[in-house]
Amino acid sequence: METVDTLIHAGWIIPVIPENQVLSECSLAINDGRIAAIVPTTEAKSRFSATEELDLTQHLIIPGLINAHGHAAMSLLRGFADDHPLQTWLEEHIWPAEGQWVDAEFVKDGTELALAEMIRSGTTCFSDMYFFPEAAAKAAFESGIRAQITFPVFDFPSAWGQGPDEYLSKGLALNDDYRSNELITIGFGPHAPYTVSDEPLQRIATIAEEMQAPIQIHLHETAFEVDEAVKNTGKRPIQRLADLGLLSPLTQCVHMTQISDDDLELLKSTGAHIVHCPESNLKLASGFCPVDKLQQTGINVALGTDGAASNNDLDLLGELRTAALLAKGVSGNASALNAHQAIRMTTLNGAKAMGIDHVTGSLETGKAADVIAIAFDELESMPLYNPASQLVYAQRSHRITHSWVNGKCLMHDRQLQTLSEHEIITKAQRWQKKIAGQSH
Ligand SMILES: CSC[C@H]1O[C@@H](n2cnc3c(O)ncnc32)[C@H](O)[C@@H]1O
Ligand SMILES: [Zn+2]
Repeated sequence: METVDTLIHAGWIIPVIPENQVLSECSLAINDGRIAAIVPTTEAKSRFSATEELDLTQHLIIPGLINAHGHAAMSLLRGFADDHPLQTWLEEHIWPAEGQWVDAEFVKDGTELALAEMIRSGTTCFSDMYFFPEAAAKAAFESGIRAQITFPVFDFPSAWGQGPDEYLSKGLALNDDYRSNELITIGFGPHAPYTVSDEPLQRIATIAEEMQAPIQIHLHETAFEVDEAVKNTGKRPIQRLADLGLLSPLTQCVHMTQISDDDLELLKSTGAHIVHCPESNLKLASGFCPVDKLQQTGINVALGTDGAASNNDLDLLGELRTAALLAKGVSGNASALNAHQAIRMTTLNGAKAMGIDHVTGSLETGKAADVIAIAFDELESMPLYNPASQLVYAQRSHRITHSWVNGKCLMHDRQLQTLSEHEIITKAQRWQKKIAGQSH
C-alpha cells in the first residue's frame, strides 16, 4: 500500500485538464501538499492507505476557485455607497472614506473578513490590490490561502505612501520579504491609467520585466475613461500602456469593457490577460466585457469579483454564473461561455493570468492540492444529468463544504479551520459602528 496524507472518495471530479471531462466514482490522493493521483475509487481503496480518508460520494470535486481581482479590505465598506456610477462612487464616496479610515488595522481586519467569505465560497487563491499590502499579505499567509498581493502605485499620496517613489520602494521591500514564500506572490498594482503618469508606469514595466513579476491595472473600465484619455492624450489608454512597454504576458488588465479591433490586436500580440468583473461592472453601470469575442480570439480571460464595496459580495460561484449568463446576453449567442468554459475561466485561466498555472488551476498529478468539494445531495441539485451544468447554473456557494490549499484543509464541513468567524464578525461590527457613526 502507498501511504498518502489525504484520500478523498468523490462522487464526481471535474479536473479542468483534460478539458470537458467529468469523472465519476474516482478518488483524489493528496500527499505533501500535491495531488498524488486521481484514480477510480475501487483502485484507490486497494492502492492507498491515508492518514485522513473522506467519503464525499455525493460531492463534486473541482480545483479551488481563483478570484483574479479584488480589494479585500474594502469588505469593511460593503454597502457603504451603493447605486452610483464609478466616478461618483470613487471620487465622492470611496476615496474620502479611504482617506479617513484606511490604516494597517483596517486592512488587516477587512482582509480577514474577505478571506473568511472567500474561503466559505470556494476561493483558494485570490489577487489583491490595496493600501498596506503588507497587512493583507500577512493575513492571507496566516489563513493558508494562496494569493497574489499587488502593491498600489498612484501619483498622489495616501496613508500608505507619498507618491510613486515611496510606493515602489515599499512594494519592492515587501517583495523581498515574500521572495521564497510558496503561497504568496507580490506584484505591481498601478491603480489605473488615469491615476498613474508615464514615468512610474515605465519604471514599473522595466522592473517587472526584470523580476518577472505580475502587474495588475484597472483598464478601460468605462467609456468615459477611454473618451477622456483620447481627448487629453490622443491615445486610447491601452495604446498608451503598450507604448510605455507595460503590456506583456505579465500584465493583467482588469475590466476592459471597451475593446476596439485595435485594442483586441494589442491584447493578442502582447499576450496580456483580461480579468473580467461582471457584477462590479453591472452594479456601477460601467459596461460589458465582450468575453465571447475575447475567447474566440484566444485571449486569456480570468474572473474577479472586484471589492465588496462595488459587488457587493466575494462569491465567485455566483460571479461565475453571472459571467456565463451575461456572456450569452451580450453576444446574442446561447452557447457562449458554456459550463466547462466558465469553470475553466474561474480556475485555470486565473492561474494563467497570475503566471502560476504550472502550480494550480487544475487537478493534475504533481500540481498543488488546491481543491474544493461541493455537496450535490439536496433537492436543488436534482436530477443530476450534468454536474458541470449543475455547478454553474443551479448551485449556490453555501453548498461548498470543504476546501484545501496546498493540501492543507481550510474548511471542513463548512467550518473554517484557520480563521475565527466569531472574532471576524466582532471586528467588522466594531468598524461598522465607527464608520457609520462618523460618516452620515
Ligand atoms: C490601488 S488601491 C485600490 C484602489 O482602487 C479603488 N477601486 C476599487 N474598485 C475600483 C474600480 O472598480 N475601479 C477603480 N478603482 C477602484 C479602491 O477604492 C482603492 O482606492
Ligand atoms: Zn478593482
